[in-house]
Amino acid sequence: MGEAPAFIIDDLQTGFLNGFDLKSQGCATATVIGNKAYLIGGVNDEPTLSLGVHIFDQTRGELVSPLVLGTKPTPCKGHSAVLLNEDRILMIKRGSVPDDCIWFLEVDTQFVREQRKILGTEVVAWSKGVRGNADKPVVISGPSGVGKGTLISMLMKEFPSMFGFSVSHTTRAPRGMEKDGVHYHFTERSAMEREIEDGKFLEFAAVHGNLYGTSVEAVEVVADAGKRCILDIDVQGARSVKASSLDAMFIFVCPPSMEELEKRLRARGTETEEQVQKRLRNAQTEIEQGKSSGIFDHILYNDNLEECYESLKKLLGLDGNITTSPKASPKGVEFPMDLAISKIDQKIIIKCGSPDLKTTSNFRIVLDLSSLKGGAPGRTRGLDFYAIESFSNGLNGFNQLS
Ligand SMILES: Nc1ncnc2c1ncn2[C@@H]1O[C@H](COP(=O)(O)OP(=O)(O)OP(=O)(O)O)[C@@H](O)[C@H]1O
Ligand SMILES: Nc1nc2c(ncn2[C@@H]2O[C@H](COP(=O)(O)O)[C@@H](O)[C@H]2O)c(=O)[nH]1
Repeated sequence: MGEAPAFIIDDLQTGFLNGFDLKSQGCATATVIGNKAYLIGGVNDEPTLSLGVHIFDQTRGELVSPLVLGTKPTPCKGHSAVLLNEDRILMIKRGSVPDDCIWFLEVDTQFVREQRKILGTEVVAWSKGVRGNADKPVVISGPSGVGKGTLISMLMKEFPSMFGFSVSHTTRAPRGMEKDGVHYHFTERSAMEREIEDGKFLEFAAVHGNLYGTSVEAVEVVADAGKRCILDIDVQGARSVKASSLDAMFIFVCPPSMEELEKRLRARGTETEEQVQKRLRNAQTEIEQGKSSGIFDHILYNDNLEECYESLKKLLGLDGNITTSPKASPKGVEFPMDLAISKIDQKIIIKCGSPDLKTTSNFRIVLDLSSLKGGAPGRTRGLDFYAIESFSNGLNGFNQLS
């Protein structure tokens, strides 16, 4: 907590418009919700182009630095901001490529409210807007040794451009062939506990005597690559994800029998006898919960591996003719520098002129927010933008930016 810099007081006294630049700071904006002004951009000694967040409490006259969750946007040449639905601020980075121009600062979404309660402090969260209708993440759970990893490997091998694996953190020791950063982020318990306290994890759980968790970043990395995220997590983790704002599909994998599960675990040969016994004991409870908790949308029986894999593909809509279309990443088109934004229902109209977009005058970009999904932690998906070539010709001639 601290005193508000003089320029903010000055702006408040002279009255600033929501989402508009603070008059005395070219690169900072203020968006007012109730009695709080959310300041994005350089305040105090911060570099003016950084996108730090501060909250100015108008009734108390105090400036608060909230805990900022999610991956922070990189500095930019300037930005514009507009309030959406009282719970998030849409921020558009100027001079950025389309893949990095739309961000949401969540200030009162369900996720932020929960984190505020858990962490006992003022919280905001960044979530990057991802274009197109990337399918929702897939959570795969099931007892140890049932074949989750095997099925996921098959999927990633057959559809490498479609799926990305959420690399979990764990405090267990690596197995022979496991690589840090690929199979898991292997970590010390104290370091992981600290990061959990800092709100870096979407979910975490103690599983078979070790700590496992999915960091927000692990899910974001996959979304940023334009891929569908796969999470291999236990039932406790699935329950936490279900309760979070991550809109996911939940699949539980069952063994044909406990005898077969034991056979597979032993044949894998990666655990000591004591660990095998522990995992088998836990499997009983996990299977009961998997079948009856209501968490899972689908249950798959992994008896014959090929058959189970075909069923998994069917659930994921991959049984027909698949056209894998990796997301086109527009090159050379920068989001323009001269932005003015307005909001009409779920459409944001961005007035701009960019030499890269051929028509330099009367140019508008429409940002359609009607099919937004997800949000912090993770990414906000379902963004669509269109260029309106010429306003004078009426609102025809929509071109999807590519
Ligand atoms: N349908 C199947 N029939 C026979 N063996 C299988 C089948 N599916 C997987 N396996 C084998 O069972 C063993 C365990 O599989 P896997 O490691 O994929 O399990 P998992 O569910 O990922 O386990 P964990 O949760 O411990 O990571 C592996 O040796 C794998 O080759
Ligand atoms: N709740 C979470 N569970 C996880 C995560 N990553 C893996 N797991 C589960 O742990 C067990 C054991 O895995 P192993 O690699 O030691 O055999 C298995 O059921 C996984 O699904 C996580 O991030 N969160």
